[in-house]
Amino acid sequence: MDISALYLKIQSHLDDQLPFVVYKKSEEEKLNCFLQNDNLLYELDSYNTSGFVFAPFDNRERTILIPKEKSKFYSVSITSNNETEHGIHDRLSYSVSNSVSKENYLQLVSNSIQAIEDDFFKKVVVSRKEKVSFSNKNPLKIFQRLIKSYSSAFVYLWYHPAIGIWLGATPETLMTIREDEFSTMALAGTQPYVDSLEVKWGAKEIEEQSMVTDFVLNELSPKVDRIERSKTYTYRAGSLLHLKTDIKGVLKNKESDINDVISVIHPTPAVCGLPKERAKSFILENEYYERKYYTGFLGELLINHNGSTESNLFVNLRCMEMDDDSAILYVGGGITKDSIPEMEWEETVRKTETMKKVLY
Ligand SMILES: C=C(O[C@@H]1C=C(C(=O)O)C=C[C@H]1O)C(=O)O
Repeated sequence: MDISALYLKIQSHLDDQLPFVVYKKSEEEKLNCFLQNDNLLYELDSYNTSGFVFAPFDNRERTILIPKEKSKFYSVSITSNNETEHGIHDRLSYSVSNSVSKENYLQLVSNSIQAIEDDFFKKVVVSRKEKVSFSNKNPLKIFQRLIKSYSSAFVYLWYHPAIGIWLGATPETLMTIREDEFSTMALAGTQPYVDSLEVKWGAKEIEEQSMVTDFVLNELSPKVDRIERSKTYTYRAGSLLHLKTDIKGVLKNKESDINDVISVIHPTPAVCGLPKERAKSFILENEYYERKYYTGFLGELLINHNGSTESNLFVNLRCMEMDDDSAILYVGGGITKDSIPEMEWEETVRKTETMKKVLY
């Protein structure tokens, strides 16, 4: 099947209101797609199932699975010839309204800094949503634009009639497991990309990222042997730069439930805070909205690729929820004792650009 035929299949699945996910991993020149055969909502009850998982930030909410055995799976290479167009030039008129006002966000950041000064936690990641109204948009066209714009991201379009449409281009891997090989990353700290990766990082960013690295190494050590970490380096995600450390090792117990590993690292201090439970309860009580699937995770669970079983899970960042006439963009940032509220606001504004760029 070529890519145009796959897009037609996906479009008719969407028209028929049947669940699906289509996605591209950063290192691959192909699209993978699960088209679910029925319109039921399957909740994940065990990580020993195969399929595509879609998990919320708050693990008391339901985690959705598109089960492999209830769907057709396609993997189609993207060739430069037929990757193009699909009416990509229709311009969308749109308007933005701040669903969480700037004033509220500044207050939330100030309250977070105060809680750090009161020793309630060391770091917390707070966030907000922003609604963008428009007319005439097609989720598949937005997906195609995302693929073209963010070649180094995990780009996806996910749909379930009972939940809605989500799209994203995330720079962050939650974890990859191939047989017993395990890898993850610690990603935090943000500054705009201007024209170079040779940038200076402030003490605030260095500290907030190293908290993530230390947490991941610490939490994983009972479960993973031969842990190795890379040097911390500057990583580009679209028009933003982050600090990143790669971490890998070998699972001590190959048969252990992936859930074991997920429960210790999700949500990481890159999207929640430290200590985890305190930061999480602060977020749930103090943010002015519900994160839903933003800062949750998504991806392939126990899928056979070329003879080996893999799970490839990503943190749901730089994402949006979309309906007929609007999109809701979700953005946040890490707060430490050195945060400056106005700059934290600016950082979220820059992060909204990842999605706004493809809505123009
Ligand atoms: C929370 C987000 O991003 C996270 C927070 C970052 C930061 O605080 O600098 C950087 C990358 C991500 O780990 C987001 O994009 O919404």
